[in-house]
Amino acid sequence: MHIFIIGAGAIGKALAVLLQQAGKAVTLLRGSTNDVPAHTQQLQVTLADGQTITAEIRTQSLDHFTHLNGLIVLTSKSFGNERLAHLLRPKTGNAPLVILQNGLGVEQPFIREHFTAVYRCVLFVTSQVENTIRFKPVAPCPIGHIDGTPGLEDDIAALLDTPHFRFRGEKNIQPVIWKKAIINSVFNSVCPLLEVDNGIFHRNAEALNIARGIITECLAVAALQGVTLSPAAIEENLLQISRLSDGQLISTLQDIRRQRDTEIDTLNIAIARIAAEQGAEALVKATSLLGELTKLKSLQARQAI
Ligand SMILES: NC(=O)C1=CN([C@@H]2O[C@H](COP(=O)(O)OP(=O)(O)OC[C@H]3O[C@@H](n4cnc5c(N)ncnc54)[C@H](OP(=O)(O)O)[C@@H]3O)[C@@H](O)[C@H]2O)C=CC1
Ligand SMILES: CC(C)(CO)C(=O)C(=O)O
Repeated sequence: MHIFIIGAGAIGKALAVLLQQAGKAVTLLRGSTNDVPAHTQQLQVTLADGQTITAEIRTQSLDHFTHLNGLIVLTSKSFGNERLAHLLRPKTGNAPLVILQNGLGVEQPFIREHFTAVYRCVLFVTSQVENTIRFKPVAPCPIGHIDGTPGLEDDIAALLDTPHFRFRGEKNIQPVIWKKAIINSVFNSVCPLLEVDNGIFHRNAEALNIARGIITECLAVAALQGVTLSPAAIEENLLQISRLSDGQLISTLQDIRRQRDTEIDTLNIAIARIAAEQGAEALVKATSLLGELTKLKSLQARQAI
């Protein structure tokens, strides 16, 4: 099955290179811009051990296609989802869609547009575009069913799985989505506000204490949604990511520095919204404040305030 990756960023490029190296048929599609003619770009992924993998990746903008027959993999930033769902729906037919993005509720635009099979993947990797694409896996990335045709998670995971970018089917994806959203609510607010790299939580006890406070708040909201998670497991995963991505900057900080929109609306702000809908806004005061400050910092960088 052909794999169409939409979103030629840090994750999309790394995935395209590693899939092609494993002999899979891949096209990288630009979704946020039109009129990019079909061309081949040489991309290089550098792994943690210094090994580099180079591949010639076929790239084109989405508007050149009337029909996408294959697996659709979304690796764009989630704030473009509303527009992309609308643009993609007439082109995708019954093709399954798997969303490789952080955040809560990012699948909603695709459910509203009645995509035939909607799956989500929770990313436990880090990837950063410099001269080369610096890619580090943390753990195999679970893929689970969200809406439409069920039971495809193992097939999708097998199609995407390669030795360096691992995927696995997951029957119960919601707790994993919440776990990662809570971890991101820590990284994507604290690191940009302190202007510091992801390693801060394993290096600094006070920063870890702030993380613990956010985890406790967010877990209370998850519990209201029927999702029960262990605070110790989340803290352990947060520290594992912090150690493995020491020196790397979280996407929200990179986005702020590049004067781009951020995904904070689907993290702290989404959790605060869910709490408010349950009349429980008092549970998430710190999470909400950190989210609002991050949003203001992003607006300030773009000189919008
Ligand atoms: N990088 C990482 O280490 C990790 C990233 N993630 C998540 O993976 C997803 C992809 O992240 P990443 O690859 O880092 O993102 P990038 O910032 O590298 O951008 C990915 C793509 O998003 C699209 N995009 C960017 N700005 C806009 C905009 N204003 N409007 C519409 N589309 C836009 C572009 O797509 P196009 O090429 O189609 O024009 C771009 O290539 C995100 O949800 C992120 O949170 C999760 C874990 C780790
Ligand atoms: C928390 C982290 C680093 C884990 O992969 C991430 O999700 C990101 O860079 O956006």
